[in-house]
Amino acid sequence: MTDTSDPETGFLEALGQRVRTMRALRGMSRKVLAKVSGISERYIAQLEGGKGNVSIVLLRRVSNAMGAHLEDLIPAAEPAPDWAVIRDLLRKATPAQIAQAKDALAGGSHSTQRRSAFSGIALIGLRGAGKSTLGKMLAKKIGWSFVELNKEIEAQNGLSVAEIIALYGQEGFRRMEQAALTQLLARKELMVLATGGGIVSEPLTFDLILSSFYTIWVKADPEEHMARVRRQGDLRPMADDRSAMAELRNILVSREPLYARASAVVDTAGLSVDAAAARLSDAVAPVLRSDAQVFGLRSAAS
Ligand SMILES: Nc1ncnc2c1ncn2[C@@H]1O[C@H](COP(=O)(O)OP(=O)(O)OP(=O)(O)O)[C@@H](O)[C@H]1O
Ligand SMILES: O=C(O)C1=C[C@@H](O)[C@@H](O)[C@H](O)C1
Ligand SMILES: [Mg+2]
Repeated sequence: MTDTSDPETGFLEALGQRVRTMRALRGMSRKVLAKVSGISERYIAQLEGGKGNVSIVLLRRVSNAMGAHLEDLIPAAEPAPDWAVIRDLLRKATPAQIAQAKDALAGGSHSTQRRSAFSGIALIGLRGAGKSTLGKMLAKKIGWSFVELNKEIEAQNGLSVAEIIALYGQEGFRRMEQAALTQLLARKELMVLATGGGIVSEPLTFDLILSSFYTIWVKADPEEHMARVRRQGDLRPMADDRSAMAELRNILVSREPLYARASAVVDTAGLSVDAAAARLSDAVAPVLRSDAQVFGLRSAAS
């Protein structure tokens, strides 16, 4: 017997078990799987026995040969029994069907909140975009309260963002971020909300933002983001090293498709603070004039 108390050994054994089960489900012999995947029968036996630390490329060949989804071979916490059916239905669903499914899955209170609670204007974007600077100015102008989500998180937990991340990691911080947002929404008052740059990395939290606020992506050029953040003396998450600019570009490129889900974009590149504030006012004018629902609160699926 191997030592399954070692998590890595246990993982490889569970992976092997999944391959064996999947193969059995498809009625494929090891010989046939070896032939179709182009991987030796001996290696497949090792993999199924939990002995082979298979490369991701080989595992993909195994899953392709069985016509299975690669992710179904990766051991994970037991999903809901109907998970595979739900996932396959979702893959084929229209955006309207996905929206309905999300409402149903989110359950009563969230479902009601999604439809009814318009909470104001949320600003998203990378560090140094101007979310705090411009958000404060906008809130003053339109007479709504200005809320910094990171400050709410700090107040609710009695720790700074840096301390939370050091103590509980990104995952802990994101959990607290979602809890702080949920509490804010429960206040049921209109606000201008400045979010943290990384909020887009947590799908449920970001979806809550998109469905509760008229969301605006405040953006600038990478060089300008860097210059503004440096001027503030805050280099996180743009560490002060030679690769800092490349890191920043990479963060921006990976987040852009998510930031772009906002209802509107305000590009502040090359503008003074006052000119950018005026542009933001223009961008929110439709919301102030009319019922925000008309302008379509977004959702991560739309
Ligand atoms: N056109 C502009 N629009 C907004 N801010 C500008 C502009 N030009 C220069 N700035 C300066 O850039 C900085 C923007 O920082 P701010 O803290 O508002 O960004 P942020 O998006 O809230 O960042 P963070 O994610 O770190 O909280 C401020 O110091 C502001 O004065
Ligand atoms: O842009 C980011 O990745 C982050 C920005 C901060 O506001 C925090 O949300 C956190 O430190 C991560
Ligand atoms: Mg800020």
